[in-house]
Amino acid sequence: MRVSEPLLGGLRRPGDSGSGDSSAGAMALGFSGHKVAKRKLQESSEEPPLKLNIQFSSPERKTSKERYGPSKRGAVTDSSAKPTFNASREGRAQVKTSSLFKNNPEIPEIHRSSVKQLQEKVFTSDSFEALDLHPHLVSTLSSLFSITKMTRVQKVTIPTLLSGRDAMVQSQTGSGKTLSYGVPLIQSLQGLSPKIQRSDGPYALILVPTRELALQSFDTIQKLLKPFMWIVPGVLMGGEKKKSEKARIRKGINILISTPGRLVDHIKTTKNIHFGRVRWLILDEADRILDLGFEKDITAILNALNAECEVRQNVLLSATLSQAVVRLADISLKDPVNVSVTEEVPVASPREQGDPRPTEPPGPDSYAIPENLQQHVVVVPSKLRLVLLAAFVLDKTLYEKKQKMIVFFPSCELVEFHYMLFNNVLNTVPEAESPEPTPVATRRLNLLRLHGNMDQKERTDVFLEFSQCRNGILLCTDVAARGLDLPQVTWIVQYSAPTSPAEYIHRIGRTARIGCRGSSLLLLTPSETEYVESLAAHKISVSELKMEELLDCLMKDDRFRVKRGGSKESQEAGEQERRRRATVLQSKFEDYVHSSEEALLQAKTALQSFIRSYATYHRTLKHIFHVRRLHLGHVAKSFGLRDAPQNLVRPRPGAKKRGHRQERPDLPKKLTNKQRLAAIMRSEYSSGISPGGPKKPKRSKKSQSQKRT
Ligand SMILES: Nc1ncnc2c1ncn2[C@@H]1O[C@H](COP(=O)(O)OP(=O)(O)OP(=O)(O)O)[C@@H](O)[C@H]1O
Repeated sequence: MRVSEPLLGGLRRPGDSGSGDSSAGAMALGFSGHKVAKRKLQESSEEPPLKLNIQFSSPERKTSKERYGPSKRGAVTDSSAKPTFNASREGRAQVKTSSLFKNNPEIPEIHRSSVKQLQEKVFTSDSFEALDLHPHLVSTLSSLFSITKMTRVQKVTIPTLLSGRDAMVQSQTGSGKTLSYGVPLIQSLQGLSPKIQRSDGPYALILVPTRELALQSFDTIQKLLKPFMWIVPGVLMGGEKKKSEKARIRKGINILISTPGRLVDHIKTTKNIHFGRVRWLILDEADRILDLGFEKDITAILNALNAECEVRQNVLLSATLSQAVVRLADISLKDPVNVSVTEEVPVASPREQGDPRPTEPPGPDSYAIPENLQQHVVVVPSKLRLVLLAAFVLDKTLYEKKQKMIVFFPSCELVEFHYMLFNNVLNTVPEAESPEPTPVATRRLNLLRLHGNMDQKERTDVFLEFSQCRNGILLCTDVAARGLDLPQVTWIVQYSAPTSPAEYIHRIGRTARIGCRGSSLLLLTPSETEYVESLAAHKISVSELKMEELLDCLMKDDRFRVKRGGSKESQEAGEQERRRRATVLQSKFEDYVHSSEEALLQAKTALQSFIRSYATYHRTLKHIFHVRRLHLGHVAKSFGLRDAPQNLVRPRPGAKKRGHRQERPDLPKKLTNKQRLAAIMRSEYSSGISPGGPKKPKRSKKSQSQKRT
């Protein structure tokens, strides 16, 4: 349902859509056939956008009074906008916030040409018994995993690996790649003669990008090894005391699962780690491991392996594996078999069935998407982003039942901020005077968070809790984007666009796994809608949901009803009521953010971090995501701030254009752009220790909080 114009009558012309020429950008990327038509919401006097060329000064230790002037809780501080409700004039509504629905940019209408998504058939009717595996291995699959039939990728990969070949395996998220390498690995190791001894050390190395994935892979391998107790698996992942890891290495680990950084650290500092018997090197999420962030670690690991073992089988797996990445990493594969089940079954997505146009062959960066995954996008002006996100979280996880959601944010600071805010504002019990609180309002959101700045114990606890819970919302960074098999996740929400289509695929791939159903929602601002075309170029098709419809759910919750001074008034039109409730919710957020120095600082830190993250988009996406396009005042609103903070310094007159880099106290000063990006990505997947070198003194909490994840 499209929303009629009058509903949007309060919206004004854009203040933040920037001046970039989107069609020029589209041509530069080679897009064709996609049009973005502008739907003008309403003409109005235009608030000039703040031109940003931001330099960051470190947060000043000022009181909120100094920073924002005397605090008037609930006062309207956006001078360009009048309050939506005027208590004194109308004598009723008490909405304490600046105008949420005014001065917003026009929302473009997205027209897309047909995109034929690639899909794979996941299941086969072939059973594992057909593979001549050890009968105990087959019975373990059935008893511990409840699995008897192979998936397509398993059917092709397992015999390939059993024949001793190297392989590059690409298949969609949640299609069973772990067992594709796990089963042949265990089958081959259990059959070795003489029998493997624990003291022999590693026969196989499995490298994964994150600690949680290391734990998960370890769990799978350990289960597979149940009938073969003489083979010992072990996980090295940082966060744990290195001393105890060294002790385990000394005793012997036959299948070693590790994050690259942690393994490099042991290679450099642990005497007893030897690779003379290694026969398998498995890189799960290989494209992630082989790209920029881990380049140095992988080189160190390959050097150590090559120095001690001559013959080994190499296996690379990912849902987004590309030859280019492998070539870039210069990993030596011996005549590898390319396992890809994707292009075999190109089918139209249901909404495009019947389109007479011919299907283009899949490009090198086109990836299959699970058949039962419904992808959505919503275009929301910056000012409304926070309210919309909150409304959506409430709708799916509080007002509906049996929903489990993951929300991806671009940095740890954003995760922390939203975790704090949602817990304190959305999990409040309705006030006593509320007339008969609705049942939904008395329930609580089960909020969890996961990012790279948390200590390992907490990370593991959260990972396990979210794996096991039936309802919950995980707020996280991309630390949870790769490989994690979290059961029954029904919704994936992306607060902002990921930096690459591959990361988009992995994020949404946390739902609709192994034949299950799931949905995803990507939030874009009006100036970012061209990103939909960028996804389409990779054969990713998203359908649009309307912001107004998503905000409708606020009607279900009386906590956001506007107070009417005791007497009941007749219901205003639904659209007005919806906007009032959204404003009440925003007002609650703003009140909370401005209620303490700590909350205010956290909001400001998150805003700063968001703008930094905006600067990390690849140059091919810079025409869509450029800090100059951000309207700082509007973005500040989505952090519950009534004004743009003062310490986001505008460029000094005459300052060199190219020198305006954000301060990253956690990164060395002298870095090239490439090294800088690599360092930021590294911190995302940090193994918890500084790579290779001796232990550095702990950084202060302040500088740690600047880390991306
Ligand atoms: N043959 C099978 N039949 C049914 N379920 C299976 C089968 N093989 C694996 N699974 C289950 O499917 C789920 C997803 O498997 P897995 O995590 O290996 O997917 P993946 O392809 O590695 O995904 P990603 O690309 O996201 O890492 C797991 O819960 C696993 O136990």
